[in-house]
Amino acid sequence: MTYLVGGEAPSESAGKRFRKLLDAPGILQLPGAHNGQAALQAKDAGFQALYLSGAAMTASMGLPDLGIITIDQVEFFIRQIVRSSALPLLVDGDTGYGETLNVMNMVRAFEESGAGALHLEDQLLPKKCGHLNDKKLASADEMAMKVSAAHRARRDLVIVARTDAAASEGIDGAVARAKKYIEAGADAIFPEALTNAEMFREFAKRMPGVKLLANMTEFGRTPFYTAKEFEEMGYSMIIWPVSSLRAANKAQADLYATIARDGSTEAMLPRMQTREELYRTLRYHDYEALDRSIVETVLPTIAA
Ligand SMILES: C[C@](O)(C(=O)O)[C@H](CC(=O)O)C(=O)O
Repeated sequence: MTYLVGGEAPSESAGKRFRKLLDAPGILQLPGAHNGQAALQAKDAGFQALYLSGAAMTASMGLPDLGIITIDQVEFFIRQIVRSSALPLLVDGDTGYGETLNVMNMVRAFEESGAGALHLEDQLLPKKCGHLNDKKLASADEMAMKVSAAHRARRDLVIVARTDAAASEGIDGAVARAKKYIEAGADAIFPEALTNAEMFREFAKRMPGVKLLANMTEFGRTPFYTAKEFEEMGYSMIIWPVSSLRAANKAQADLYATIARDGSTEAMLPRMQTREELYRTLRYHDYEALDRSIVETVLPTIAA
């Protein structure tokens, strides 16, 4: 299948498809896909939905995750992932790129680009990775207004409200904010940077009936828990936001070091995706077959 045949694209909106997966039994597993190639590889591994991380997008552009990219740049990532994989995608909306109207503009832009869900956080700019120190928070009311704006702007997009409050306001503060964000129209809550299983359980216990997202980012404050363990703790979604980029970047650094050392890439061959694997992942032959089929339709062979 290729994205070039419009009739083969899913007819149901990405938002509706994302919501169905979220409502299905079991935890929805959302590995980060930082570009179209990663999306295809995740799809081939069997995942039904994906996550687009702000940290991974910016890092792939050689930039820090401080909220300095633009909506247009994010749309470029959303489109390539949706086109290549056709999977419902949860997109990192950071702080919403401004205030109420900017949030609404972002929601429209992301939904029109093919996103199925987004998350919006209660930090102030310059925002930071949720697992770092000294985050500056917006007031709960300011954030609730953004959530309400996102809710008003969306057609089917699923709205996840993230709170970064646990570090500075404790679980009580994070729960109070989360309840306010749900009242304002959020479909789900992302409690960021909880540091142990007790906190995850406590948060879930105090938010009964609310869909919750767990962030299993590496090198952060959350210890490793599996998807199953988060499900048992009461979570409905899990993201591994930056993992694909971290793995790819490490391999890339090794490649450059190898070339600098050997003047050759040969030692890296066992760790490279082969041409055959690349073309298979890209569905290269489907594009060729499509091209041939058009030629055959328009230029039928004329009997001599
Ligand atoms: C989820 C996150 O916002 C992201 O951009 O993917 C980051 C991930 C990270 O920096 O590890 C986060 O703030 O947790």
